[in-house]
Amino acid sequence: MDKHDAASKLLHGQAQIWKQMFAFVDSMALKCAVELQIADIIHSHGRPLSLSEISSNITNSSSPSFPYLARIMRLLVRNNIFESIEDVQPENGGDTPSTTLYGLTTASRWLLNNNDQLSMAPFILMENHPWLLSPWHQLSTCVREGGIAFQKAHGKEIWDMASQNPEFNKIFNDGMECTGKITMQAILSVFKGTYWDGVETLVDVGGGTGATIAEIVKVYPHIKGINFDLPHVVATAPKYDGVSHVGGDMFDAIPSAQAVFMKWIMHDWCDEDCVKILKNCRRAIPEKTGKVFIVEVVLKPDGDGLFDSIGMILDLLMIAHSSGGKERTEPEWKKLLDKGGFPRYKITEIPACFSIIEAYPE
Ligand SMILES: Nc1ncnc2c1ncn2[C@@H]1O[C@H](CSCC[C@H]([NH3+])C(=O)O)[C@@H](O)[C@H]1O
Repeated sequence: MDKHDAASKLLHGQAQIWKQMFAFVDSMALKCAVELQIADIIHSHGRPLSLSEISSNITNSSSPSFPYLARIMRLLVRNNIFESIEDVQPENGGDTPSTTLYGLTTASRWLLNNNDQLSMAPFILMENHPWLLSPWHQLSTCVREGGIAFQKAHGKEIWDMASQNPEFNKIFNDGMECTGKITMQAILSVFKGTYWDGVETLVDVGGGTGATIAEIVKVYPHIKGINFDLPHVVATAPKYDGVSHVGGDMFDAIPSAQAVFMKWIMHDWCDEDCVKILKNCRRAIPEKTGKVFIVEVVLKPDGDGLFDSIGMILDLLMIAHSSGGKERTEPEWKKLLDKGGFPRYKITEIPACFSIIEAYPE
């Protein structure tokens, strides 16, 4: 490598550090777009809008700051969250400056708050809330002394915070609910038709406020859905046709059903706790014909799939937010399932960040 190449590579390394050091700026700009409901404003007009049109539709502000908005939109366009289109007026003969219009991209479609749309907006607000960001500052302390980042940041674990703080409970459950709906659509696009025929009762363990199981029951109304979660969570759950809410502790017992559904539960817990949950799942389902339907990341540390790098991020998220949880590779899943009483399993990829692991008692 000549001197020039070496200097250029070093400069690239420096640029990489600048980028990663300020990666949170991208998150904050995204959060700002969600809070100002910019995607909703553009969507509701059905066409790209100018900055002044966006600005005049911002709620809870009598005079939004145009220059701030312009600079935030400029970064969001660069990040492909919105697109910008130069609107040249032919009648002006090209003499007057064109107006920049801002339109939605395939990314900002996921920011819409409209109930009919699948949205990631509540999840963005949740993950970027100061309550969920502060444990991230504890990573190096966790390496030095072990322990639980969330506890170090808040003096209590995440589920205790949710049970004691209704605002946190709502932010968390709303965040989970939107990912549940998105994932369910992906699941039902693959597990369809006769797949659910034999399943008459299905319990969603740690089902949050019930939106996920409600989506299955809506499409397959022969299924009696049981949404099972901690009492403070089901206490705030809305009514869904065909779904009953049951409050309890999965470490004590899980309501009986023909099959168990679990999304984003096992990654919250260490292997020992997961084995306890799996053993309770076995007790809840028929001994031979039962099944557990696990929706989780199957970690591929060197994978180049669309969501493989997100899996690595979620693994660190579990250090920040959970009480000993982690994402797992297929060999780790196999070992865990075996210990929990599920010697046979099948992994299916779906168009989502997660895979489906069907676990069988025999
Ligand atoms: N001991 C427990 N028993 C039952 N549910 C629990 C327990 N501890 C945590 N949870 C719930 O586990 C869920 C993890 S978050 C995942 C929620 C949902 N399955 C989804 O993917 O959208 C939360 O709703 C917690 O309240």
